[in-house]
Amino acid sequence: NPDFDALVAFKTASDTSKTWNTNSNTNPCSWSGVSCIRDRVSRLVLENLNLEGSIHPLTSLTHLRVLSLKGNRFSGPLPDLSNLTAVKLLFLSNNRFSGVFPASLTSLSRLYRLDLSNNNFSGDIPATLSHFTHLLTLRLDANNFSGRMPNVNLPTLQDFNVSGNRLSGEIPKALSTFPVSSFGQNPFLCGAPLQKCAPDPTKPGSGGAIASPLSPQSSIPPSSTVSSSPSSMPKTSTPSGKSKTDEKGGSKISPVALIAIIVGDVLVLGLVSLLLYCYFWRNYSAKLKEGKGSKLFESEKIVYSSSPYPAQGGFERGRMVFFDGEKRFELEDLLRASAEMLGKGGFGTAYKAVLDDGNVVAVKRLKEAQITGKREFEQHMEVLGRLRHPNVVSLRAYYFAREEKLLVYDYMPNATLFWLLHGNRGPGRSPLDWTTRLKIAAGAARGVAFIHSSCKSLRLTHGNIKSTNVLLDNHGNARVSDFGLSVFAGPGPLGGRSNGYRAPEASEGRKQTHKSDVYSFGVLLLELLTGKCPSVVESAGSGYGGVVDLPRWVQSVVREEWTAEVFDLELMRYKDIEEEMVGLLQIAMSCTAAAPDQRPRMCHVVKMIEELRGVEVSPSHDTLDSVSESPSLSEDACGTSQ
Ligand SMILES: Nc1ncnc2c1ncn2[C@@H]1O[C@H](COP(=O)(O)OP(=O)(O)OP(=O)(O)O)[C@@H](O)[C@H]1O
Repeated sequence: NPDFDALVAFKTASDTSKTWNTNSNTNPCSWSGVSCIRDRVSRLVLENLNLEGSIHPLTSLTHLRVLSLKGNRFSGPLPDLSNLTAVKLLFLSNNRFSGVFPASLTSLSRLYRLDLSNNNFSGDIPATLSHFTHLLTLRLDANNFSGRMPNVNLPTLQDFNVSGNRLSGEIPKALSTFPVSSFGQNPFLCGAPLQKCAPDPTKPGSGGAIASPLSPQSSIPPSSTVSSSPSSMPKTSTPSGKSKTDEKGGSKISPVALIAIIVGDVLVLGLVSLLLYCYFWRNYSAKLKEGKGSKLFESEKIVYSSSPYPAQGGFERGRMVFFDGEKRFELEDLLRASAEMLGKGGFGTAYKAVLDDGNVVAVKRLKEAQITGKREFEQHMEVLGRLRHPNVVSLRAYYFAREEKLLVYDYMPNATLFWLLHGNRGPGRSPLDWTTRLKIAAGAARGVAFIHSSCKSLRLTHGNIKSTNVLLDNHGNARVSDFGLSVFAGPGPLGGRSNGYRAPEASEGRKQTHKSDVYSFGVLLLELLTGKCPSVVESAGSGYGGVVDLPRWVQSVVREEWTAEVFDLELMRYKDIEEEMVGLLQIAMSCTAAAPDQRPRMCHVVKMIEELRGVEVSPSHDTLDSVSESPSLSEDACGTSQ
């Protein structure tokens, strides 16, 4: 195995103080800090181990995806790393590397985090940085880079720092949106966000020089030292952890200030917990009063002795229509069935009904829906009722009468994504593990993409993507429900019910589009990643004025602090997932782009999620319910509704 030979050579040369725990094991895949996929080294995290010398033996690890050698004593120029084409995270900070910016790095087109901070690199920062089309993080701070900042266009960049170098000239416009701390301690750098550049004497009519070396820089805060290591999530800073940036003149926090910060943090945390507690308790007790049950309140299981469905006397007799051609039960059977309230949504109440023959269905009673006419309703149902896909909850039948409209769906026994993420938080809860989250994300994406690709002439949308509408079937596969009902939504309370997921352009009453679905799906991904609920109402004065704007919050945290801060604390216990989490975060952020045409199409979202891990999250065909569940919908089916 070529990787093993390389690792042995690397260890022999660099671990002279024998600090790297390899347990004298002959298989390097079991060494501390080494992860392998099918016997090829995929991850090497060897931090603060006093390793030294050159990293040349690692240049042949062609399957490496994560390389972190932060906090060692490696020195000299970086070797040619162009063979490491699979590398996505590269952390080489706090070493003694020197030489110019390694040209070979720019061929690593998959990189999305590059940290070379706190080394002795020198020379220009090359314009070829623009080759990093996926870059989220670029840390070059605390080196000796000089010359002008190149005008690089890195649209995905979230975390950027070149402070503590010897750069000069004007900061390019594309980078001027980063904070002052990204550029501090470069005495000859000027332009936004730093102070204005003095006029250029070489230009006619101007009288000064480019940024004056005497210009006061004291107002510029020192670069913030941010942990970017995969093994240090979430970020913590210890008072004793003196960084090179400190040594180069950065400010130190006094013990009093540190205590004040900690006390402040604890107070804010306490206040937030109290507010959340009050909010959930108020909702809980309100629901108790109103007698509305849901999966969150198992104790409220209501079995109706009298049916919740329409009484027959005095009603116009309607029609129960099944889509698969076979009449399975009549309204009378539904009336006889014992019904358990599942929850109340924007259109009305949903029930679980157990029929006499043991069949279980979910019945949605459309009370609040704005239905203009029977014909339109029936035509629309004909389209929705033909959608069959392993990641979509099948609509089996509908009942239409003037006073009553019912939709009959397959019953999904394994809770909603909302419940899995937010239900039962606290002691005794089993967290939703990362692989399951990824599998749910991939499944739900496939479901939405299927809806978008069905019946192209109608440009069918889901219209109400959110975590209560992602259900798990009896094999644990994610299925999207409630699709296509937004056409019945009026401007009233229904419009406000899922605000946290709603695309900015699809506000009150505006038509839903494929792109607004993509936005909502992006918010759902952020919910999966952060564990935060987008539709929780924030207290007054929070700055959000209503529901949490999850995309805005994530963007601000990723920019100001560090990506690791946004992830659900429940995910911190899982090893080796950071790369996938950051990958999913990137997808979520592109889905929630403010401009609709910058958002990807749903079929691309599916592809990107599947590529994060590969086969494991792809659909397993042995889990499909039946052959009838294979994706299907002909264009003829839409024809009927036009
Ligand atoms: N097919 C189903 N199988 C099992 N449970 C379901 C099914 N459909 C809905 N539910 C449950 O019923 C609850 C209420 O669903 P409903 O669709 O009426 O409202 P909602 O999803 O909360 O809001 P909205 O009306 O905006 O979609 C859901 O939270 C879910 O727990």
